Amino acid sequence: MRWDIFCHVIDNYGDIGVCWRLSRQLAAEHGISVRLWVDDLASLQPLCPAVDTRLAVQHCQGVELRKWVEPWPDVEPAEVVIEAFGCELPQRYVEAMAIPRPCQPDQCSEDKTTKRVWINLEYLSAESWVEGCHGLASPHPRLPLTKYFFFPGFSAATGGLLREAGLLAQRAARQRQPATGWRQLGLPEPETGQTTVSLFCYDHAPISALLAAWAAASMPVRCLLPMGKALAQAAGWAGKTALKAGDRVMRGNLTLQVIPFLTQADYDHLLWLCDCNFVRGEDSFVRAQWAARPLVWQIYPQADNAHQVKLEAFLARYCQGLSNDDAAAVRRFHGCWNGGGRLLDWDGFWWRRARLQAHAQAWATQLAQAADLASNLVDFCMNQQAPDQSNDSTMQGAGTLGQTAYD
Ligand SMILES: Cc1cn([C@H]2C[C@H](O)[C@@H](COP(=O)(O)OP(=O)(O)O[C@H]3O[C@@H](C)[C@H](O)[C@@H](O)[C@H]3O)O2)c(=O)[nH]c1=O
Repeated sequence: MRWDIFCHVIDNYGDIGVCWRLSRQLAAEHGISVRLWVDDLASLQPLCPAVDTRLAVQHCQGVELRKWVEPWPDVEPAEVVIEAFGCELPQRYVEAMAIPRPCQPDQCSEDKTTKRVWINLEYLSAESWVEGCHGLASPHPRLPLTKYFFFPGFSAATGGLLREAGLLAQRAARQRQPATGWRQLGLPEPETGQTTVSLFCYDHAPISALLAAWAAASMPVRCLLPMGKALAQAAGWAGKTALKAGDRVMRGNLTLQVIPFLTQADYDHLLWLCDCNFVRGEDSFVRAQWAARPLVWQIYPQADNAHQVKLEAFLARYCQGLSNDDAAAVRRFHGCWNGGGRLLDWDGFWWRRARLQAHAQAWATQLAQAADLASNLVDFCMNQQAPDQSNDSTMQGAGTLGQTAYD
């Protein structure tokens, strides 16, 4: 089985972060031959330093990496085509997708051709409307093609979350042996009584206010800050012109340690080891949930404050099971961190750490009851390809979106 995944990098690392993780998992766990087409290989390199940005074709961790170039070359489309986050596929590729493929013995339909499956992998949202839209079909206005909308999400009625097989067991093992983990990351173990936090955020976050709150905290805090845009504000707060990996700043009860940008795997390990993780966007946000440690999410900002609704939808799910008081503290802290304008009350948040920790653990366990996104995606695509299913029958349950998706 061959799949093509297309990734147009809008900004930052989330688009490629999700595509790269999904590609690797499909190859490693589902035996799929994946070609990942990326229009900006440089954005992948920090996550996977083995990537050579000069190469048009290369193989990395079981995935065939391709530069998405224009003009688009002649390429035989794969059986399954994923456009990530609504990126527009090359027109010539779409035309080629419409040409019937000779069938495999087990996939033959009556006309001796098999269908290509075209998926638009959407952004993650905890909002309830996602359940109604997951799996919707949209027929192409001109070509004999149908595009399906696949929504990641937090309930069984959605496409689920990316989670590799054995992830929770690996995490639990590492958390039982933290000393080994810290050594492998090249970082010292925390001192007794010190809270270690990782801080990955956008540069518009109130970073100075957070660092000041930690400096004035009642208990020592070690903040591990990976190289990135947040450094400028942190340097300004520390009274320095710049900060680089390896730099350490001590103020009051805060030790601020700048660390390199880690590979995706090492970043996971960091999240598993920290007591609390500040994460952003989509992929680090999901990984922090699998880390089963308290998290603070900075949501990716959208026009008209649409992100506030998404943030609220997540908090409504996440806070279930917390006491009213703890839930209010979690909401307050997220509100401030996401531009709510009030003071960041770290002590008021963190004295609850034992309960927040137990909750994070229970949340991860609960989420892991659902099937993971890659498995759901494989099942979905196999169903669309099954010879006894016409488009009509597959669309009955899901409904159609009409042709607006191509506008
Ligand atoms: C800090 C760090 C992150 N990472 C990885 C983890 C993730 O795969 C990736 C970061 O991606 P995210 O957490 O999603 O945050 P992000 O903000 O980088 O990404 C995005 O957010 C989306 C919602 C937007 O739509 C995207 O356009 C994009 O902005 O970087 C490392 O591999 N090493 C590191 O040291």
